[in-house]
Amino acid sequence: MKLAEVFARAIGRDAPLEFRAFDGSTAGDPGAPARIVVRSPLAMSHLASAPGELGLARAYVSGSLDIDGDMYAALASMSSATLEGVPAKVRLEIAARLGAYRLWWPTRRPAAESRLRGRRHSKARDQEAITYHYDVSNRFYSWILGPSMAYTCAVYPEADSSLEEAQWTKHDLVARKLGLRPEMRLLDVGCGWGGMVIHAARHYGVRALGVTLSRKQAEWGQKAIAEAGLSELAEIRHLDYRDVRESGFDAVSSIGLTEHIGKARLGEYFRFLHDKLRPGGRLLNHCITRSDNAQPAKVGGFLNRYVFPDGELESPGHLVSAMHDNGLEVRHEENLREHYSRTLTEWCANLDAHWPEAVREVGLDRARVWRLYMAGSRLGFERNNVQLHQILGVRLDGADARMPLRPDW
Ligand SMILES: C[S@@+](CC[C@H](N)C(=O)[O-])C[C@H]1O[C@@H](n2cnc3c(N)ncnc32)[C@H](O)[C@@H]1O
Repeated sequence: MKLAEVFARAIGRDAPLEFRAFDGSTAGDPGAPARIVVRSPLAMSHLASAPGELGLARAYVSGSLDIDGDMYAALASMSSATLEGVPAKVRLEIAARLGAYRLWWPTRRPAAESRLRGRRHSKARDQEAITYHYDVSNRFYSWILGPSMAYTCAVYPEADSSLEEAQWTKHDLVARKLGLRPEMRLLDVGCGWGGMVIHAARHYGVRALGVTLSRKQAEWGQKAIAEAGLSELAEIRHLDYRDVRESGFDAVSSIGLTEHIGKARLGEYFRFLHDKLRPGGRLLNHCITRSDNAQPAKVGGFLNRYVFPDGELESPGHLVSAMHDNGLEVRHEENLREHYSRTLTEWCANLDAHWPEAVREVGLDRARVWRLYMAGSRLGFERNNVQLHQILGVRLDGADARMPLRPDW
C-alpha cells in the first residue's frame, strides 16, 4: 500500500489537504490551503517511534516532513486523523509497514529537543528551561510579537482591534484590576520584555519592579525603560522571582509565569506573592489553564520537549483554591480563551510574514518549532483544550479589601 493511501484512509479523502510522499504517491486536493510532503522514510520512522504529535513534530523539525501553506488548516485536519473505520487487515498491514520503517531507518532526536538535567524546578534547572525558550533572539521575538513585545494573551476591545491595541488593553485591564494609582509600588513577576512595568510607570505613575529569568529579556526591557525616560520609576532585573528581597508592594502582577511553576510548587508560589504584598494589596494572576482536569497532566510531549520544558498547566479551580488556601481572598476571575486564539492567529501570521529572516536568525529547526507550536496552541484555545484565566486576589490580614461595589472592568 502506497503512503498516500494510508494518508487518505486516516485523514479522510475530503480533508482540505494535499499529500505527497517520497514513494511517488499523492492524494488530496492540489489546490488545498496546506500540503504535507513526506520527504524521506525517516519521517515515517519518527511517526512509528512516537505516534501522534511528538512523532509528527520530530519529523517536521528534522526536515524529513514538510508542512507547506496554512499550518493551522493542516493541524486542524490531521488532529482528527484516525484509523478506526479501517478494516483490521489493512490496519495490520499499515502497522507492519511502520514497524519496518522503524527498523530500517532508526531515528535520532533532533538537536532542537531540550535536555534538562537536575531536580525539576530547582532554581538552576528553571534558569536552563527559561534560557532554552526565551533567550533565543530578541529580533526573532520582535517579528512575532510586534512592537508591544508582549508574549501573553492580548485582550481585544473590539472585533477589529489590532494586536498592538489589544496588548495595550490587556496591560490596562491588569492595571485597573489592581487599582494602580500614582506612587504605588508594583512587582511584576515574569515581566518578559517589560510591557506591564512600562505601562504601569508611564500611564499610572507607579514605581514598578519587574523580574525575569531571561537575560535577553532583561537587557531589552532595561534599554526600553531608559529610552522611554522612565528610569526614575521603573526597573527590570534578571532575577528569579524567589530572590526578590523587597516586600510591602501595593500590587503584584503575574502575567504568563504560573505555567512555569509546577503543580507541586503552586502553594509556595502564591504564599510567596502573598508575603510580598502589604495588607490590602492585590495580586492579578494571568495564565493558561487546562480544561480536562480528569486526565493526569501530559508530560514528555512536543510542548514539554521542544517549547516549554518543565511547563505545567493546572485547572482554573486548582489555581483559585491555591490562592484561597494561601491567604488571598479571591475577588474576580474571567476566562479570555477566545482572545488567546486570536492573539496566536496574529503571531502565526507575523512569523509567516517574516519567515526567511526568522529562519536565518534562529535556524530552520527552531523556526519550525515556533510555527508548529503557535498554530497548535491556536487550535487548542479554539477547541477549549486550554483556557486563559485572570484571577484577582487580595491580601486581607486585617485590612479592608477596598474593592469597588460593582467593578466596571
Ligand atoms: C510567557 S512569558 C510572559 C512575559 C510577560 N509577562 C508578558 O506578558 O509578555 C513568561 C515569563 O516568566 C518568566 N519566568 C519564568 N520563571 C521565572 C522565575 N522563576 N523567576 C522569574 N521569572 C520567571 C520568564 O522569564 C518570562 O519572562
